[in-house]
Amino acid sequence: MIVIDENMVLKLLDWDKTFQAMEVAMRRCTEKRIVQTARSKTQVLDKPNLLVSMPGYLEDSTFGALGCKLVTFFPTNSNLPKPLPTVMASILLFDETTGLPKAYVGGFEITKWRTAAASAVATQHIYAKRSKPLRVLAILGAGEQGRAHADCFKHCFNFQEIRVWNRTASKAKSLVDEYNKKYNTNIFKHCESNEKCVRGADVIVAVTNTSEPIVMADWVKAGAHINSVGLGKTHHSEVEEKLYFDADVYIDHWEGARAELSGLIKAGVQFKGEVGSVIANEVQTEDANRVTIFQSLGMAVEDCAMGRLIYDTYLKTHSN
Ligand SMILES: NC(=O)C1=CN([C@@H]2O[C@H](COP(=O)(O)OP(=O)(O)OC[C@H]3O[C@@H](n4cnc5c(N)ncnc54)[C@H](O)[C@@H]3O)[C@@H](O)[C@H]2O)C=CC1
Ligand SMILES: O=C(O)C1=NCCCC1
Repeated sequence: MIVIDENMVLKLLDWDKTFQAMEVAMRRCTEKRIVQTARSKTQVLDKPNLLVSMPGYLEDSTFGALGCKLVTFFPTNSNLPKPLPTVMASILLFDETTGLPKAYVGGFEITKWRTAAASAVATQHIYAKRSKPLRVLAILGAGEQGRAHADCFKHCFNFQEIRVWNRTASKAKSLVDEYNKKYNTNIFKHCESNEKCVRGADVIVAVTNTSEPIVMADWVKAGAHINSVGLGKTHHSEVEEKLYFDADVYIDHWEGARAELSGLIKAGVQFKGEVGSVIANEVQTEDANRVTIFQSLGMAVEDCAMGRLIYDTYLKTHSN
């Protein structure tokens, strides 16, 4: 079995290929050329900490794979004397014919990159391809996902302003200073409040562990697009519930949504469709003033696609 550790994975990752892998995973999901059920969660008793198991099979000549991601979500890690990441992951790939284990692939960087790229794919197909404005991006949350989304959206789009807000202001300020230097620009701006960050933004990314809404309906401008990624008490805690009734809500996959967005479903929110059906041009938001929301849960087949991408790239670059 080949072992591809986090350092190697990071060297092999590439935004364009990650974007492509997410497009394929989402489209194949809608075409039913995948197998994946709602993931299973094992909670550490009396703690919010979870071990999540995500097995999947993706049929595709370029990105297809049989694999399983095991991912921990430990929000208490940020309070450790030496803080550790909240989300850590490992991916195992198996031979489709024999079932033999093929590779262990570090899943920490992959989870960051593929989640940000899934938001970018959703933004492209639900929003940008309708020639909507891409002037101001608002990022709420300056953790690992906030950073990955800042890199990915800088790479994939041409925003004139990228606003960043975080509950602890110093974290957002550090991101802004670091990224303005990294990209030799001044488009990254720190926002003192989530309200200031959201008001007037064309595209909003929410990547926090909050259990209380941080994106209020009245702040969101008509026609804006929201990618809600974070997991708090529920997977739909970041956006004020009433906005779900006045927006077109897209999901990554129905099985996951039925299990993890049951609160929204019970409240009567109807989903417009999977992002894959938008990529296939089967579903679209027609009204330019309607807010759109991508409710990102994360899919096992996204990790299969990434595992295959990294595995193939590793073999090409390490042929000896
Ligand atoms: N949808 C998907 O596919 C995925 C979702 N996630 C979720 O994305 C979220 C962010 O993940 P990471 O960036 O890795 O975590 P992180 O711990 O690095 O960052 C979380 C950020 O949320 C902020 N935050 C925490 N509690 C808050 C509150 N009550 N109000 C406002 N802000 C608060 C923190 O200040 C921190 O900057 C997590 O909830 C994680 O589970 C992670 C991976 C995949
Ligand atoms: O899809 C993932 O990977 C995750 N989703 C939400 C919680 C942490 C990991």
